Amino acid sequence: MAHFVDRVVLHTTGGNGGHGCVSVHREKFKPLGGPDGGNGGDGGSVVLVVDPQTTTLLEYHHRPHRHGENGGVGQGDLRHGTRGPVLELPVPEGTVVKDRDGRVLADLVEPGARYTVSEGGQGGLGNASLASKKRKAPGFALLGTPGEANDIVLELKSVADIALVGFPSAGKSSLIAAMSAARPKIADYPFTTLVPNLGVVEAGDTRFTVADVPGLIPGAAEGKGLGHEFLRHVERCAALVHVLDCASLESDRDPLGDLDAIEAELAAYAPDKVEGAGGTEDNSSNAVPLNERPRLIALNKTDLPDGAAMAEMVRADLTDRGYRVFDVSALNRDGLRDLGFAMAELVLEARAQREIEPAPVPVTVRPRSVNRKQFTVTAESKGGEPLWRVRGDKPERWILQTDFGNDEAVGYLADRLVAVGIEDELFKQGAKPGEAVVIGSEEDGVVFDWEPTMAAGAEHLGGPRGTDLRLDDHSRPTRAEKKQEQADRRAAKVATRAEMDVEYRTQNGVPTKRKDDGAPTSVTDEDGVEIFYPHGNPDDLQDEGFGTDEAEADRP
Ligand SMILES: Nc1nc2c(ncn2[C@@H]2O[C@H](COP(=O)(O)OP(=O)(O)OP(=O)(O)O)[C@@H](O)[C@H]2O)c(=O)[nH]1
Ligand SMILES: [Mg+2]
Repeated sequence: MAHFVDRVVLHTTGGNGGHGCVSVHREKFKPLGGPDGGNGGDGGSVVLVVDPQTTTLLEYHHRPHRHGENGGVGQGDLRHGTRGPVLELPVPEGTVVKDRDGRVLADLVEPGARYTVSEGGQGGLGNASLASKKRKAPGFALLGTPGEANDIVLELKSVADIALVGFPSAGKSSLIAAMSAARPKIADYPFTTLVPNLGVVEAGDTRFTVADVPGLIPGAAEGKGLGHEFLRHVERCAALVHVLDCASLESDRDPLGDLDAIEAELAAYAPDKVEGAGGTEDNSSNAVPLNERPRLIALNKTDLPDGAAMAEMVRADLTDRGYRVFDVSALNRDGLRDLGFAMAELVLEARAQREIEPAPVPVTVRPRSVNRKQFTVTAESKGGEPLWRVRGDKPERWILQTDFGNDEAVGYLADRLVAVGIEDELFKQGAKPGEAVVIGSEEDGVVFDWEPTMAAGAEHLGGPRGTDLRLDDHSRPTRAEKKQEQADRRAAKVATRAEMDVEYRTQNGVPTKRKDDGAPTSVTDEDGVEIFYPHGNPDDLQDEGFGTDEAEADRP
């Protein structure tokens, strides 16, 4: 059985970018031939393309997960990874792309119109591309970033000039079958039509398309019956034709009541609002509410005696309400010619109107705004501790590109963060070294203990990266100053040695007087400092056994 699917949820992921490569050129007699690691290839994006050959979204109903191809990894000898090919998904004309919250992202009408759903990841640079004057042989490469993952909703909204609306079994399908080459299913039970049918009608020189949608019942706008799903197929039409059943078998129905009920449904139906695309109007669904569009009335089944009588009864009423009314019989093909010309008039009017009004600016099909600031820094707190959150496309991508197992790569990341001004901003907002800085969102942010020394912070602490303020001090001491300094050092040394000596002797019970005479001794140390021992040379004491293990053991 043929299916018609006009709403699917599609999960798409762009291909991952390939990793860059770290490699050093090797050649005989050239021990360090320079970096030659190639770049990773970009991942393939997933793109929707309007294809006139495609009529339903069935394929995506069966296979709702689509992935772009990954980029190839870079290799040595400057071999770059292959770029993942773009995955093109054909969709029917009139496909509306929404996000999970129902916001319209794109409205694809023109054959060939394209919409990028998921961008592929960026390939990482290899170490050859990362080499610079300062960093001649980088020992790291950038990682490829993962492809973008999105959940989107695709909805099909038929593109037709005129829609036929009415209760089930009013004869809408019969009418389109009689007026065009369309051959929809027709039967005398409600909800025969489950999918919108499109037909091309010719009246004089005018050709236009007519949509036959499934029958509406009261409550359709809130989803009763099949109506809710199908009212969106009416949305793009310039004009409507109410098909009223004049020979309904249900006793509680009459054409006037039916008309009121359908009008109420049209009024209750709220079309999509376009957001996220820079506030542009939905570029092809008509901005006029359904119940304010030009409408005609076709009183159907007038071939039956009951039908003719009923048409006679209500015609004046309807004309008074301002409608143009046509008695028709879809079965006998009566009155179809007049109805066809009246429809053509409305279509021509609508087309002329469209020419006067400037064509709506085509929606630029990028969901994200482009002029987002490069990054934002916000102060938060976590468990009482201050926490600084950095958000931004670039810094967040840089995190993904960094191999945290490689110190050089982490250093490169720090350089990039400084270059874009993140450290400055942190200082400006009052962040202190050692506080937590998170780059990214709650779920997948990366936390750092902030060490600004290697960064802009050094400006505040000790000069920018690559300089040392100590080297900038050019004053040199004079000869006299040097002498004084030397003398001070000597005096300090003598004092400490003497102090240590006394301390040693007191603590270790060494006699303060030697057996012989304890004559003061002095030694000259390597600095040329004369050290004075009031109780004799400690080296001699060692010779006599003081301070040795045996001597210690003998002592009481
Ligand atoms: N006598 C007579 N019967 C008609 C006429 N038009 C339609 N019918 C019959 O009415 C029944 C319903 O016709 P459909 O064309 O399927 O009605 P529909 O409005 O498309 O109904 P749904 O698809 O359920 O919304 C069929 O049995 C038709 O043969 C008509 O002009 N005269
Ligand atoms: Mg039908």
